[in-house]
Amino acid sequence: MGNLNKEIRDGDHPDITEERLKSTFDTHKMAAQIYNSQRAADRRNEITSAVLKIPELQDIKPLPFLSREEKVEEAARKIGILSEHLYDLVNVNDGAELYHLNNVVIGGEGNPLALHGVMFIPVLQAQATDEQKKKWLYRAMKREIIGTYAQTEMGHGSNLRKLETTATYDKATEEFVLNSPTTTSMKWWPGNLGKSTNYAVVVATLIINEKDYGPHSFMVQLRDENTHKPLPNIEVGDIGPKMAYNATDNGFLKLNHLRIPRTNMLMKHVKVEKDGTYIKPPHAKMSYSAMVHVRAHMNNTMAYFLASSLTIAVRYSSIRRQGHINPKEPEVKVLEYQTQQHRLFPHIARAYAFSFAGAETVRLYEKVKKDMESGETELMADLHALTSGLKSVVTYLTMQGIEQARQSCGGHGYSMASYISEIYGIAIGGCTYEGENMVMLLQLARYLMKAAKAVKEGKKVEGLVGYLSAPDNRHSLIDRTPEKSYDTYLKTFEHIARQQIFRAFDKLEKMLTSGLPHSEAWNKCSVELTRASRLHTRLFIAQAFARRVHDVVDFHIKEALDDLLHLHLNYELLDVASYALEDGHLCGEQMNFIRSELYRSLGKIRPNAVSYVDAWELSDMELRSVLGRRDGHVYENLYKWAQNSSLNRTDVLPVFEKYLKPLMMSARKNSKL
Ligand SMILES: CCCCCCCCCC/C=C\CCCC(=O)SCCNC(=O)CCNC(=O)[C@H](O)C(C)(C)COP(=O)(O)OP(=O)(O)OC[C@H]1O[C@@H](n2cnc3c(N)ncnc32)[C@H](O)[C@@H]1OP(=O)(O)O
Ligand SMILES: Cc1cc2nc3c(=O)[nH]c(=O)nc-3n(C[C@H](O)[C@H](O)[C@H](O)COP(=O)(O)OP(=O)(O)OC[C@H]3O[C@@H](n4cnc5c(N)ncnc54)[C@H](O)[C@@H]3O)c2cc1C
Repeated sequence: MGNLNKEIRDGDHPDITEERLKSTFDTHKMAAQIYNSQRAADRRNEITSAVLKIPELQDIKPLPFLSREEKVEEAARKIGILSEHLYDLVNVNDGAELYHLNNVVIGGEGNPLALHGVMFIPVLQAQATDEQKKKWLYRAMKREIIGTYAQTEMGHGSNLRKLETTATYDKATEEFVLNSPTTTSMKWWPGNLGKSTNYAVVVATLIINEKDYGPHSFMVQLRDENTHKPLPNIEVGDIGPKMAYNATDNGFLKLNHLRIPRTNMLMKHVKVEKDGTYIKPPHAKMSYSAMVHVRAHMNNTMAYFLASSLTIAVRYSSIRRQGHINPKEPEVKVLEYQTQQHRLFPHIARAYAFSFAGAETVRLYEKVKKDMESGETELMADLHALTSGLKSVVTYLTMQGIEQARQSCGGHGYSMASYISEIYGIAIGGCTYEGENMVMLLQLARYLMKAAKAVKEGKKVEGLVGYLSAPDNRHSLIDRTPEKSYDTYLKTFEHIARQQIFRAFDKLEKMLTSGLPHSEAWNKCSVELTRASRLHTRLFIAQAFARRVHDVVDFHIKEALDDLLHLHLNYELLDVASYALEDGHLCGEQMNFIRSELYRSLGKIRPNAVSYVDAWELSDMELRSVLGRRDGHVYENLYKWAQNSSLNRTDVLPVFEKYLKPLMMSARKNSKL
């Protein structure tokens, strides 16, 4: 049968092997839960093994030692080699396999095809007519052309209806004239726009006969397909270094009265006829599909970033010994400290929770995508609400978790050798891209306020907001019933979300009744509204976690997930408990119970801590972290890693002769005077 933890190897650091031997579950079976099937988990490992056999696909040196230009070049080099091996390595129609291949070979800092795969192809799939697909999509899929999604401008990202780039229809020539009239109208941020791509789907405000029809998508060729030089009337370039994600050339684009054929507007759902007649789409927001696509997948990418930093932190905490719990005994692994456990374990639970919530979201997304192909749009509002809330809450909590992981590694966490700072920099971009978090929470709030209104009017609401119509207990039953089901916790989360949604609703209604215009009242209630959205979303995450645990069949996996869920529910409830204390739903005695359950959970998780992170099956190649090495041999490799520093190439740097020596000489001369 072998070891339950599949990462055990001879020669590993004994402290980490000791942890792995304690595992109560099979880590590879757990991987099947995380990646949604045993087959998917197997494929990940097969892909990693195959990649390890191709020497040209290995990093030329640790990425933190590369300059920005080298990072861009290195990612492009690997993309080139990957193209040769792609069909042998992965099923190119499987997004998860492609994503994994990217993470192993290139990592999260980006590559020239990042936006091509994540947005350019999806937007063509969803919004191009069959004829347009023949012209661009199939070429894009074969990588004959490389594209991006150019929407955000220097002056506007959140408010799409105020994009300044115009696409004015010229009936006489049957062309659109694309123009960036101001500095602020320049496209600013699109990934890979700067240097890599030769095509873009540009989102511009459609004008026909001087009437504004709002944002629409247009295919624009940016560069010559052979020379890669920008085409006439196009200025394009890189926006400069960012906090992280620097292998990606986020770019700017200025269009100077550029003419494109009428047929370059993506017209699957919406049309502009030759004579300028506008035929509207079945749903006004169908053109937002590429954003919804990314938002729907972001839970899983965030879960992955969070799990990566926790894998690093937990493994390191199992070999790092410092201080004593019992002064008579040797120094302990820092993982023994309750503070360290409290700092890390709840985030492990969140990574699992985000992955399970992510799987449900992707399922809904796939359904809506299929519906949209036939013009069916009924579930679009539900999906938009769900993805808006999740995108905001999950990115924010991921940011918190990664930072805790970094701090938990002490000084070495701050070194790029941990790689956590890079993961952090990449992940927090998610709080901003695909809709700034507050803006998206307020989108969900619109949906919640509609549901609250319906309930107040005596109507029954269903689906994601069904709990607003369901009976509520005045007092939480946590610690009040003999039965220890998660339902009592979930009911308490429901109560908290419901109370906050109606609190925000009542406040809004009061202001509206007092005569305040809707937009002003909305702004004055917006902090309460975002709170409602967060609580609703955190309820969904907890429910998704509970649903998954409920469905698991394997006893040991179920038991291990059950422990994590228990920790999650108690930790999350403590985090939002003030809402339930305010109206007496929870009392002080119950708070004590929840706290003691939390501490009990930490103890229960402790023996499996390394196995919970190992179950993500993140190879050394993809983690790129000295602290997170699978074998636990951190210290000697930290020293080796530092040898890569270019500052170590010579014992004496030129700055000594140039600046430091004169400084010290002059100081010595002065002290002699
Ligand atoms: C395999 C895949 C792996 C994926 C991996 C991910 C890794 C990512 C790596 C790549 C890195 C970065 C990529 C980043 C790319 C970008 O950032 S692209 C740019 C993204 N930009 C945004 O997200 C802009 C945010 N703003 C908006 O989306 C809209 O402006 C906003 C929705 C905020 C408002 O739109 P309006 O048109 O102004 O609409 P409103 O008046 O507010 O609302 C009117 C009604 O419309 C409903 N609505 C809005 N959007 C949708 C939608 N998408 N679907 C359905 N319904 C929608 C809204 O709820 C309102 O309904 P109501 O009137 O209340 O009933
Ligand atoms: C790493 C990265 C990659 C990106 N990639 C792309 C890409 O490939 N393609 C692309 O088109 N774009 C891309 N973007 C741009 C990104 O989508 C936008 O930056 C994002 O949508 C936020 O818009 P903004 O910059 O206009 O923020 P702003 O709206 O200016 O936000 C500033 C502040 O104003 C607040 N605010 C704004 N509006 C409201 C409101 N209505 N109510 C309350 N508060 C409000 C926000 O909450 C925030 O606090 C990328 C950005 C990053 C960071």
